[in-house]
Amino acid sequence: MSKTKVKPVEDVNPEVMDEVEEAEEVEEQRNVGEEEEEEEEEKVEEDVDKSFEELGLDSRLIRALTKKGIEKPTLIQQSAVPYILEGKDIVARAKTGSGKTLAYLLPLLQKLFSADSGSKKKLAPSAFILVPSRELCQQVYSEVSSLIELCRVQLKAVQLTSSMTASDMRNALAGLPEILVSTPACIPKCFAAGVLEPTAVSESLEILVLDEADLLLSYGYEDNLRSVTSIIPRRCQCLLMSATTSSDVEKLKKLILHNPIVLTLTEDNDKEEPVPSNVQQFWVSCSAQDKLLHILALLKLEVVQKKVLIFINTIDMGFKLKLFLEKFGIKSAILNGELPQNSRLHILEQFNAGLFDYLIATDDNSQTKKEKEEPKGEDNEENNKSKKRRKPKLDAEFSVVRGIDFKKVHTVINFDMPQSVTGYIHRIGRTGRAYSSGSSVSLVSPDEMEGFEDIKSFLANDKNKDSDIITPFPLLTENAVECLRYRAEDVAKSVTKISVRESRAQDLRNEIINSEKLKAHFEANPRDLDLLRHDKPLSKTAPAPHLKDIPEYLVDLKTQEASKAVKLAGAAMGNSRRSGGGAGRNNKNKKRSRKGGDPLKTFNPNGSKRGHGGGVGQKKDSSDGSTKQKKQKTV
Ligand SMILES: Nc1ncnc2c1ncn2[C@@H]1O[C@H](COP(=O)(O)OP(=O)(O)OP(=O)(O)O)[C@@H](O)[C@H]1O
Repeated sequence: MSKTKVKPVEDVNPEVMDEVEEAEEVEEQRNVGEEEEEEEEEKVEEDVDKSFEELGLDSRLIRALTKKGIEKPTLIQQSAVPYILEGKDIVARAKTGSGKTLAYLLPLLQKLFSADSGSKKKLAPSAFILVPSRELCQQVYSEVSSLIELCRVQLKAVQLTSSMTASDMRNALAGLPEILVSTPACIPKCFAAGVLEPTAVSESLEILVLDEADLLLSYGYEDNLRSVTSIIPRRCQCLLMSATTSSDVEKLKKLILHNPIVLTLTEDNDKEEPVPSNVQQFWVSCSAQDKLLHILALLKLEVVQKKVLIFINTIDMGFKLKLFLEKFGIKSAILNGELPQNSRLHILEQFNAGLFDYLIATDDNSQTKKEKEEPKGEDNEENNKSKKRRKPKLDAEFSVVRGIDFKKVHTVINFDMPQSVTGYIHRIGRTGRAYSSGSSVSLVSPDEMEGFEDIKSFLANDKNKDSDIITPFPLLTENAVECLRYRAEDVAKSVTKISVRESRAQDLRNEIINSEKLKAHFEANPRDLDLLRHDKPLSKTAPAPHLKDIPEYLVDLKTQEASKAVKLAGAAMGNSRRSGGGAGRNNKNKKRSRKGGDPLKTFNPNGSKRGHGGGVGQKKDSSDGSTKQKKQKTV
């Protein structure tokens, strides 16, 4: 058992030093008698099966959840909500997509509902929710706001981001909101600008949430967090939510928490699987040059379910891929840290709303920085000239993989392999969220094999030591891929570095214009957002008609069969917009598809029409660890 200590304040912004010194007295009071504090560690068991009512939640919240179509708490919610309602400090470690946001938001709101409204008016928010990226800030803010609206309570939430001016921040805080959602960098900025008073925060703050805690320090927020923690009163309840365990989480735990209860979500008693078991993981071995060919085969032959999120490691690669796919009539949009914030949020909204099926994304700026180190190519001189012209400013608070809740992503494709195991886990976590299922396909070149082996051995556990968790993708035959080779290589040659660079610059210009010109208009007319499409073609020339459709004679029978099965399953699950069918029809079909419609589970690569138990994914269904999966599928 470890002891909880509060670390001394070190690098605090000098402009707020006076206030911080005052507040240090509060901090000292916080430390009194804490030497002997111990944390409790608790594993979240699978067999807990409580309803939201049984967790002690307010009926207004339960009604709001029902309106959102959420009927049953996830495991982490079942476990965390009662402790948070009791007022305990919590460290909640649960895999990505397990519903951690509601696990803290529901009790947090309930506590604010019942806070004594007769007490003197607070000069600072009662709850701070600190998150590592702007996208996440927006997401959490939307979730809180929609819950407040659905519950019809008199609470106000605001979000602050570092790009806001002092007067924007002042305006946002003017209505004395109870809840503040922001990145940690905003708080010292508010102190320095006199928008928030540290003493008022010390007096008012009741709950502090650090979401995606494992990222907060690695994103460089340590100093910001120290200046916040120095003024947190002892009575303030602190909640630390994280998908992975890391030394950073431990550091934050020691810096901020008091006598915490550590909740660890595992699927059975002794193992911790970081990737949800409802995500089937596949890989395809191919050379780096053949990646375009393979992704074309996956998407064009429709052997993966939509919607698809495709990860690449550099922004240029994203544009190359978009231009390449475009030539085959496959529309996609690009998301990266170079785009203005409004555009990024809008792209996410449109993808979540199902306006397009393919989104190409870089995960965060640590990956895209690599671009600077890329070897110089043919048009080297041109390259250097244009670098002077175009210095894309990457947003330090951009992150796609971490915490962002992509809706109904069925497949994640790693076009480029991530640089770390954690990167892999978080990318894969964009599918299979809460009670849904999904799959991932990683394209692995010989250069990436070592990293891939590291990922596999990390994911392997005692039970799966001898069997691979990431298995070869079964629905794509070599023949099917080879049939597309000639076309793919021909088109790939036409996507030159110059065309990539021009498209990237053009896209950025367009998005900046969209973002600035339309900001005010969209605030007044939110519905018009739908008119601004992000999946428009980049290329000036229209795709050649013969590349749009792959003639049937080119595709072997097995792949045709796999493709049909994937499409049928997609339509039955309501994944395909083209399948038409109203909600009623989709609902009827849902049950059927759950039983055996997933072709990745039933398709037999050896040729028989239906695999009876021998298909990929079957093992997972029948293993001991599947109790949760079965339970989830019946919800
Ligand atoms: N009890 C529930 N039943 C069904 N869906 C839920 C439930 N709780 C949350 N969800 C949905 O599951 C999705 C994932 O939730 P959330 O974003 O909170 O996951 P997370 O654990 O925070 O993941 P990450 O670590 O990636 O941030 C969201 O779309 C959310 O609305």
